Order: sequence, then structure tokens, then C-alpha cells
Amino acid sequence: EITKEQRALIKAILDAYNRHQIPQDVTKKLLQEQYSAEENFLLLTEVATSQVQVLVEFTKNIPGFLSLDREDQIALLKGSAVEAMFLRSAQVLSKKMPSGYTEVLEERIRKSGMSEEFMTPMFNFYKSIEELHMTQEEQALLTTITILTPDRPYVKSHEAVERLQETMLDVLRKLCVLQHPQEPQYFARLLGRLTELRTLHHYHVEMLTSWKTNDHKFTPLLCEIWDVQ
Ligand SMILES: CC(C)c1onc(-c2c(Cl)cccc2Cl)c1COc1ccc(-c2ccc3c(C(=O)O)c[nH]c3c2)cc1
Repeated sequence: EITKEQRALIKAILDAYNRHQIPQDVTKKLLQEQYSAEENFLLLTEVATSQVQVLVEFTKNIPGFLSLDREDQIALLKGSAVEAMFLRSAQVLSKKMPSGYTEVLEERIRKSGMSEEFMTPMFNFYKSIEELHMTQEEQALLTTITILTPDRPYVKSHEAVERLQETMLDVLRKLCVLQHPQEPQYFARLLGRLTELRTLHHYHVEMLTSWKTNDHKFTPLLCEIWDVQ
């Protein structure tokens, strides 16, 4: 029931998703450096900056994305970066890695100087993603669908983005039926995570402000993509 074209689409997106990863030296640093709120914040800033670069490369490989209006491409990236990074960090945190990497990453996020009120919703989200046991294809498609959200600020050709997103939603729906036959509501649960992401996105704006007031510095790329400073 998945067409040949849809199979090709899944393959293209999965390949792009796996091809673009944070360099080893960046993730290794997270394991080596000291623990302190300042050091944790610095390392997370470095990882987030690297993740944004990875995200831009991945997005350019989404079939149809580069045919969108250039300014809309920027608006989609700016509008979805935080949500895509919540998804990506959630997927990393739900993998138990031998190096103890997951625990270190979680610890550094918990101790990065962000206020307590964001911890609970953030780690509830991480837990809810873990419980879904998403396949690689589902993770890559859900990230793609998040990026192709038409109602981001400043998007002009709403319909063009909506058409692209609907193509991806259709593929994901079929994939969920195939890969989770015993769970008819699985696709709906995945979409529920997208709603949760929007809430976290709102929290994140306040997180940035609270870091800013404590004179935390971000990199130029993060300032540009998050309209900080
Ligand atoms: C500027 C800083 C302080 C910040 O502000 N808000 C958030 C933030 C937070 Cl604290 C939580 C969620 C989203 C954001 Cl933007 C962050 C840190 O964001 C990230 C982004 C991305 C990773 C991340 C991704 C992939 C991998 C990976 C792999 O692929 O192999 C291995 N290690 C990874 C680590 C971690 C943290």
C-alpha cells in the first residue's frame, strides 16, 4: 500500500537523516570536560550550534524543500530549529549507550543553569518519546514533518509548505500502520508529540531569556536562528 515513490521518499529522508550527524569530537567533549553549570552550558551551546548546522544540511536534502521560496526556507528553519532539537536530543537520550553518554548528556542538561520549571515538561517529553520506541524512519519523518510546518512566523507560501507536509504525513501514517499493526492509534500518538513540541517551544523562549538575564552567551548562529540579542 506504500507506493514506489513513497518508498523512495522514505529512503531519501532516512539516508539524509543518518548522513548528517554531530561530529564525534563535539559529542566526545561532552564526556570529557568538567562538570559545572558554566561548563555544562558552554558544552550544550557547542552541541546545539553543531546540531543546527546538521539540521540545515538535513533540511536541504528533504525532497521539495529547495524548490520552496528562499525566504520561506529560512522561516521554516528558524521556526522549527528548537522543536527539531528537542526531537533529536530526545532520540539520543532514549538510546542507552555503553559510554554512559546518555546519562552525561541528561546530567549536563539538568545542571545547565535553566530554571526548574522547564525541567519537568522537558523530561516528561523525553520520557514520552522513549515510550514510543520510534523506528529510525519514524524519527526522520517526524523531524521532517516538524520542519515543514506551514504556520511558522513569516511563511508566505503557506499552501506550498502544507502540500509538502501532507505528502510526508501520508507516508508516516502508512508507515505507522505497517510498523505498529497492533497499535492502531500509534500515528495519532506521534502527532500528539508535535503538539507537545509547540508547548516546549514556548517554554524555550523563556529559557533563553532566563539564561540571557544571567549573562549567558550564545554563538552567532544560535543568536541568528533564535533571534537572541
Ligand atoms: C544553547 C544550549 C544551552 C541550549 O539551549 N536550549 C537547548 C535545548 C535543550 Cl537544553 C533541550 C532541547 C532542545 C534545546 Cl534547543 C540547548 C541544548 O540543546 C541541545 C541540542 C542538541 C543536543 C544533541 C543533539 C544530538 C546529539 C547526538 C547525536 O546525534 O549523536 C549526540 N549528542 C547530541 C546532543 C543536545 C542539546
